[in-house]
Amino acid sequence: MTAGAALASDSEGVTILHENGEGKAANPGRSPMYSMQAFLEGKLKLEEFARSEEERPTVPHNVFDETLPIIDIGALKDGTPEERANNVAIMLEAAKSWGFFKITNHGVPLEVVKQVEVNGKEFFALPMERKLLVRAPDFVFGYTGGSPLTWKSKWWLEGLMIKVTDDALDELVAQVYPDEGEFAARFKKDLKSFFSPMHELSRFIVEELTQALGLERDSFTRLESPNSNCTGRMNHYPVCTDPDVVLGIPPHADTQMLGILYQDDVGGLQVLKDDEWVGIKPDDSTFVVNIGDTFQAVSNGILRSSPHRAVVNAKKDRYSTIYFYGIDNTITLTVPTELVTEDRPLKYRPFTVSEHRKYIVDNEAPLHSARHLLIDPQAT
Ligand SMILES: O=C(O)CCC(=O)C(=O)O
Ligand SMILES: [Fe+2]
Repeated sequence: MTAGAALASDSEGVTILHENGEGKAANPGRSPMYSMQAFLEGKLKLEEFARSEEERPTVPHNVFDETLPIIDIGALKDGTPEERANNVAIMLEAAKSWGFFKITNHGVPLEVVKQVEVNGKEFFALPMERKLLVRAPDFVFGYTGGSPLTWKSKWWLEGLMIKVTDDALDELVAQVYPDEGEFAARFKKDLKSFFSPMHELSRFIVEELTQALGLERDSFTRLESPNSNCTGRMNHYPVCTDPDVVLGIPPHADTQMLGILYQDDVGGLQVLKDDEWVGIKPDDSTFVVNIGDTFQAVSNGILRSSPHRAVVNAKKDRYSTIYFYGIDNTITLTVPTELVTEDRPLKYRPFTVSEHRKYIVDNEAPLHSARHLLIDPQAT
């Protein structure tokens, strides 16, 4: 165990490594230490990030497969009936087979997401003690300098997860930038300009897919509430002198309904498709959309929440910016009866998003994270 640290349990019962109140964390004593933080502070060596032979990246960051379907959101909104039908069909098929697709003509100006990325770079460039002021106590919201140090898996990234409410954003910015200067104001304003259209876009895509499944458009979006963990996430993958043995973020699936991701031009996002790792090419005219575990489960497994990962490289830091769309955390979600047929019996049990999130954290973000929600976890 690392010097100056002790094991403790946080309020959700997740066992994580806590520092002994050192630093000026907002939550000293409750805040875990994270892998990249420990590396940057000289408390963890690069060798300790090394994956086993089977887990090492087989595809480098700059090798891509360009067959991921691209959906024209403009045509979905304003196209002819044929264009609409065509795009809906491609999107539904992609959501079933890949769990991923790209979207173009999505209406969110590139400058909006680029500005969030620029601000994120400034945040990640702050001295560690400043970032630790908003350290995530439970791996949900705040600065996560990697994976919790108690986890076997050491992630080569640092992330900032921001709850999408004005209050949460105000509080986070006030903690990191107490002087309330020009940068703090811009940081908040730019995030708000990003959150609002990304939220609308996520809702629109969820509703189109829901309707394509044969349900009322708002069957799931009406379950949004102040308890929905809609989250903005920024990831920073520092260059690594040994990119062939570490992973930025290991194979995992996302918790919520849907994610919309923008990656810079470096490359590194890879999706597991038909048991092969496939690199997704960066491209400023599109965003990458992926189905999360919640959508997979409430669609009775018709939509796919695909494992994905991020690999790193030795030349250039990489940044990604994501909007995760979630529905209420605490209500019990069940599969709509319309999606249960003789050919497709009920596969998923009732669950809550917060129960699922806790499972993921307690189990160190396992690869098949939605499996515990199956009625018969042995069935695949
Ligand atoms: O950075 C990326 O491309 C992927 C990040 C990711 O999968 C996540 O943050 O959940
Ligand atoms: Fe992810």
